[in-house]
Amino acid sequence: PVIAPPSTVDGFVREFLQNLNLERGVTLSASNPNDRYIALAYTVRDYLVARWLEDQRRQRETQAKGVCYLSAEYLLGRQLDNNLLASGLTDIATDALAACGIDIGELRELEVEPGLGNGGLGRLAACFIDSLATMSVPNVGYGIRYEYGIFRQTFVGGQQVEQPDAWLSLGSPWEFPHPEAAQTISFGGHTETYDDGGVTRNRWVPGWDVEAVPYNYMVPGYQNGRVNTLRLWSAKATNSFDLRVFNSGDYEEAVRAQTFAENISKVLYPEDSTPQGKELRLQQQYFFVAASIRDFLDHQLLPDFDLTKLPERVIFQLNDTHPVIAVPEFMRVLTDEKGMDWDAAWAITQQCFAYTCHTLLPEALEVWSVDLLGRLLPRHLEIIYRINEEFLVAVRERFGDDEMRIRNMSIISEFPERSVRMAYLATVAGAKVNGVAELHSQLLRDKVLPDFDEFYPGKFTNVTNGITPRRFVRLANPQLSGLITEALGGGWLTDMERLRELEAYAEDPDFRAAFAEVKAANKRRLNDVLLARDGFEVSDGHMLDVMVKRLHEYKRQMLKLLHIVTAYEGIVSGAVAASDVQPRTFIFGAKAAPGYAMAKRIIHLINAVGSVVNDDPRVEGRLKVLFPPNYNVTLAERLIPAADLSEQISLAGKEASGTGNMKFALNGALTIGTDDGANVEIRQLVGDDNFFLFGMSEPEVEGLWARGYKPSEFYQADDHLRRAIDLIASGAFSDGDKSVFEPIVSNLLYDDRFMVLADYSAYIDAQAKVDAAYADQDAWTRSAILNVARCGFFSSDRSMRDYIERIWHTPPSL
Ligand SMILES: CCc1ccc([C@H](C)CC(=O)N[C@@H]2O[C@H](CO)[C@@H](O)[C@H](O)[C@H]2O)cc1
Repeated sequence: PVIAPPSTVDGFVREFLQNLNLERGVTLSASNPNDRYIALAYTVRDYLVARWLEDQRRQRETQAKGVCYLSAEYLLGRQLDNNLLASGLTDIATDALAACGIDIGELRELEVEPGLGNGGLGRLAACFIDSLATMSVPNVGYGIRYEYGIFRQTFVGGQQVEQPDAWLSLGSPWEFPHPEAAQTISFGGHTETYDDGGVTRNRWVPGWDVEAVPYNYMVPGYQNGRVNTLRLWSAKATNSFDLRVFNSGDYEEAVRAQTFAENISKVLYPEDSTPQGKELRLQQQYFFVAASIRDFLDHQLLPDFDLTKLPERVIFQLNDTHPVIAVPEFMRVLTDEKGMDWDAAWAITQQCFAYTCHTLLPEALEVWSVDLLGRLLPRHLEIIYRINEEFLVAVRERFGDDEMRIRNMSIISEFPERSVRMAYLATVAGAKVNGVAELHSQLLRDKVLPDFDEFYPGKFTNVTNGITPRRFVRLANPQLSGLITEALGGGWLTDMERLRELEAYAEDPDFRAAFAEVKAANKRRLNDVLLARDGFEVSDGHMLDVMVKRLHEYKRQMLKLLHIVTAYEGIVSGAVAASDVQPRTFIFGAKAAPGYAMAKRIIHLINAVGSVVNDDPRVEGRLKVLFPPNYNVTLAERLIPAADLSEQISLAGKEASGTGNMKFALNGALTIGTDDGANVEIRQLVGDDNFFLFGMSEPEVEGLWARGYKPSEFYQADDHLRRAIDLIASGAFSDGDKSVFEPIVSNLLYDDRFMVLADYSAYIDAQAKVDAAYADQDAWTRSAILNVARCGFFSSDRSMRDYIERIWHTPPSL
């Protein structure tokens, strides 16, 4: 068995210096910061590898049922601190490096976070695998090792400019490449039938293929000695170099196959709502699911495993529709390759897959044209056709010849072009379909997939999202964690319901004072971070009003901006004395998909308003707008613990869940929000007195829409709204040039799909309540403590327990 190095300062020093010398080939004195960071990472790895190998041996031996989590995105964040925390080595490492004259803090800042995701869906996957490891549930996370992650956002003239994210350029010490375990993944070609001893069988004759090389990452459980695996696939050309063509002098042609192949895992698609339907995206999806299924069947199962027992051995969780091509791939392998008959294979498939939907926006539901699918994956299209055929026979048996319903439920849609509706395929194949918050799951059943809910009683369920408290409380907010442990003792980090015990402390003035001091300290820390990172200063005595999430019109960053412009207009018009305004700093963090023009324009306007408000002496520093670029996991870990107010203001019925809302509440920020997504469950748990609710509910939104929504009527009727919009339209934030933000103004007045104007006055009223509440700091702190105390439910450990109970049936294997 592999022996871990001694968990002592000396042991750590010895291991570190050894890695510096042997792995980096340098002495301590000659080493540069990157050498020292890489050596530190290798050293932490060395302590975890023993547990990892033991776990793999145990899982292979016990063959316990496990979860294969298929996700096109994992927004992991930095690894060093989490691996130190999980292995309980933080203090030892800090002291060991100090003994070598090294400040671990400096090395920590060198780590480039793997941005292998866009936003909520990707981060949720990362929280989930952390919880599965901490709960000792057998799990492999499968995904793509993009060479370039989510773009780096810079601002030029206040406008978003994307830079490639070369996160691997300085090496990636946390990965274990395994080229020897590469899988060959095929594409294109055609299908044919052949006679196999009197049985007509189908087979795929591919046109070309690539190698899928696995890179393993450790997913350590929190101080439980367990380490699960995240396996990310990287594309490599089968024959990367054609010497014959090269010798013929056509050098470019000689390497064309290589570049073509490696494009597959080159870059993450930066969209998080509107699929572009690009062929490369479908190649990415098939590439990683085909490699993952083969890897599971070839390497996780014992050689003579009885495939009919697969449902007792594995559940493949589909993280949205992006991996759903796994269903026809699984059917192809079981029938074409393993010789299983269709019905037996389909019965197994329907037990081995489950689907989580993460959106409510119709435009975010993926559809692939049969043309593209038929060209890239001809055998899979055949299999999808047969799945749909048999499905519609069953629908017809159940509902009779209701052609409308048949057309509505068919996996194949005829308009605008013949396409495969991936959400329908996932729903037909999945044992279970879940939404990610109670309201979302209800809307899925009532509005998005009602026919399927009726046809498949019991298939639809809910699992409300969660976040890992290890990263977003313990690591992001060590002072708050210290305070909680002082009050409750240890153990709460893996049993978050215990936070309830903090309710009593909300009544204790000393605890309130300590809690308020923690928030103040986190604000000072944020100030240091933003000063060094972006040259921003966080003013003392300001309420920190924070809105961080992807830029999307349904999330309504425009509503937040109208609040800021209203407050500013009030001061500069003289209607409000600056001295009467509660000092606030508004902090934004948001990336826009590069192809999403309106989102990029809103980013431009936020920066434009910020530069005018921040420099206007009439404001007397009472209002400040900060928009640090390149919002990511690392910045979130610094921002969220410092926040007073969490902005969760999407139009009701649009945000599936949200997870930032949970992180803010668990870090003692109060929420101003609509009854949307998981906000509803946060409000139910923390209580109406500790949540600033405003705006229309989902049924009210539907009602207004049905009656015909005329945004300009709200503009006419509300003086403050009109003055704010007129100020933007006047060019006040664009050096008098009205044209720059005209598209935003006209969109608000004549379209406003997400009803910003309709919810404006309720929002402004709620913000006035926020100002009034914030004036009583002690009461505010009491409310903040109650938010922490009552939000243990939003631990991703609880989400995992719900998935295990309602969908997976994969108990922890201790
Ligand atoms: C194909 C383009 C594309 C890419 C990503 C997506 C994701 C599903 C978008 C996403 O991240 N959704 C968010 O998922 C979170 C985790 O469940 C939820 O908390 C958010 O409400 C939801 O917007 C949709 C469409």
